[in-house]
Amino acid sequence: MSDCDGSPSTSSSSSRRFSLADIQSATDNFSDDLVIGQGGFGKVYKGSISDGESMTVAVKRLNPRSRQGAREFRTEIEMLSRFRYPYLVSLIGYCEEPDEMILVYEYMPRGNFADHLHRSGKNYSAPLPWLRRLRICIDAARGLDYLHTGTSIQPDRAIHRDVKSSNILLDHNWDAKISDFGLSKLGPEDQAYSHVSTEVKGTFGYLDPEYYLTRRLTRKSEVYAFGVVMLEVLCGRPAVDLSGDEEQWGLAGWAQYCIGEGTVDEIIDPSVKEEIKQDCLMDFVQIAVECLRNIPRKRPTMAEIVPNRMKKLDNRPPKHQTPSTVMLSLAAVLVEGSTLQMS
Ligand SMILES: Nc1ncnc2c1ncn2[C@@H]1O[C@H](COP(=O)(O)OP(=O)(O)OP(=O)(O)O)[C@@H](O)[C@H]1O
Repeated sequence: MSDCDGSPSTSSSSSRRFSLADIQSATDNFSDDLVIGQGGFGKVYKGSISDGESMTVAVKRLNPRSRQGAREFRTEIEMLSRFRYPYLVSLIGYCEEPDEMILVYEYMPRGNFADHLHRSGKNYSAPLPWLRRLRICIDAARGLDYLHTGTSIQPDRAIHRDVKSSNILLDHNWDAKISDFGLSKLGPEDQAYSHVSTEVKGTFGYLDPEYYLTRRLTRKSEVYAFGVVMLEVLCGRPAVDLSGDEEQWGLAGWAQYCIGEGTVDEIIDPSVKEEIKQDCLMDFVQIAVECLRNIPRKRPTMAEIVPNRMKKLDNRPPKHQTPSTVMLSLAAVLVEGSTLQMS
């Protein structure tokens, strides 16, 4: 498990192997009443395991007949056993039997960020205030920075490959963690420019156009996806929305066009518009636009975004000291720029 003040563990033995009977007992034999989510590879259940004391968990049951699902199952175990950090969801264990592939995670009671931004799902109750949105962005940015940069103790680096608001989960205190590492890849070594050539994976609306065209995957593709999440936060709209006018289908293209035309005021989510100070808005939009630049090299790294840029946005100390103390800077920008006072 992650240790907020110590070093993230890299031991794969820290994930427990469960029997199918354990999981059946934890989920009331996969009761439909306990379903809390549905992903591309199966249902997610709320469950309860006991290891001395009882613990609430999320149980993802993958379709065993899917070859892609089997690959994602192994990648998820490998990555989450290696990368343990307060801003990444923790893997508690797994169950592997001839016809079962099941992952057991820490339970994130407020569900995914997308549902709160786009007013859907059981966890949604009211529009999220601006400062809360900013803090969630910063937590997610910290998680990505750790993944991209590693630490002196945990030097491995990785690319998540499916950054999106529905892969940012929220705990009881609204602290955010990145989830869903089934597509992620280790490496490349160099933070900014190295690439791996790969089959294009990810989710429409978040895909870096350059990666889509060239299949050269760098961390800058992830920075692009993070920029799309920032636009979702600002506009309260999904990355792809086919229900409206054609020019608004893709959020990244539409929002950038409006920003370029100087009509950013018209695209802000009305439920937070009054809460955003002008300085904060300018900083936030500037970071998003830089993340979305066409040329990957011109985009900042996550390490540059978090410490230097978002500092003003949130003055909470990080839960873990990352190699880039830079992170602290990103946080300061936001608090100054927000009118909201939150504990
Ligand atoms: N650890 C967790 N705690 C609480 N809810 C979770 C947890 N993991 C997943 N969920 C819920 O289940 C939903 C589905 O998760 P899952 O990772 O399977 O799919 P997804 O990322 O939404 O879809 P896909 O894998 O197809 O991209 C999430 O959006 C979230 O609402």
